[in-house]
Amino acid sequence: MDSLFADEAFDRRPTIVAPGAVWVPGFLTAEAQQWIIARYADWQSGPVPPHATTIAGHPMSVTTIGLGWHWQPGRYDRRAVDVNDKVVLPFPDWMTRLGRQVLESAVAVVEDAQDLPQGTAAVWGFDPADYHPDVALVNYYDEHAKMGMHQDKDEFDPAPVVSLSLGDTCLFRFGNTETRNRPFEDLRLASGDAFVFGGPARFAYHGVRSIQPGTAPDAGRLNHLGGGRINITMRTTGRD
Ligand SMILES: O=C(O)CCC(=O)C(=O)O
Ligand SMILES: [Fe+2]
Repeated sequence: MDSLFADEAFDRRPTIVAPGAVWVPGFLTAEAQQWIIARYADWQSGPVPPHATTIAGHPMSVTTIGLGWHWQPGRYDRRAVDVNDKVVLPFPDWMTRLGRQVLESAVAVVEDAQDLPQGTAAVWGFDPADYHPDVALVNYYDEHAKMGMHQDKDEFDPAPVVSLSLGDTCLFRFGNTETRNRPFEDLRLASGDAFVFGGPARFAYHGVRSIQPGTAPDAGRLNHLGGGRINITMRTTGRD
């Protein structure tokens, strides 16, 4: 029973996980979660299907859809050159607005923090009005999928990454910019949670340790996929 109580008591207040990294639990309403999950069903039907990206000769356990750009390690292309050579879907305007709203929430969290000087959010590059993401990597995790510790470093523009989670909860690890190892923080990203990493955390190692099957709330259940988790990360490639 102890562990059950510990789970229930798990702290889900907005948290500065590391300098530059802000977790905003419950950012998306139930309606917004359902609406974005329905958009995922649209994206799945193409032109480029969800695919497992190959890294160092091995397929990832997640499948990915790129909006705006198609990602492979070390490169972004407009066409899915390693899948079917089709041009990817555009980056949606609504996602830019959503990304800005997440940044506004993150700025408020930083401004509320007692131990941080005024202007910290700006120093971290959290500038909602000037946020222009041009790619979203939309990952689907089945109950067995994971993502090893890595840096998001294929973008030339240091703007923050905004991450949104839908579906089942995952155990997420957010570390440091130097190594894949300690110090790191483990947290549970649940359906509707937002997470921002920019400034001093922009190139921190991070990964997904596990998916917790059957943990999605009703509004976040990925029924048409038989469960699992979707993660969307918006980035600014700095490419043209
Ligand atoms: O699924 C997540 O929460 C993280 C995804 C991620 O790190 C990535 O797509 O680079
Ligand atoms: Fe990442």
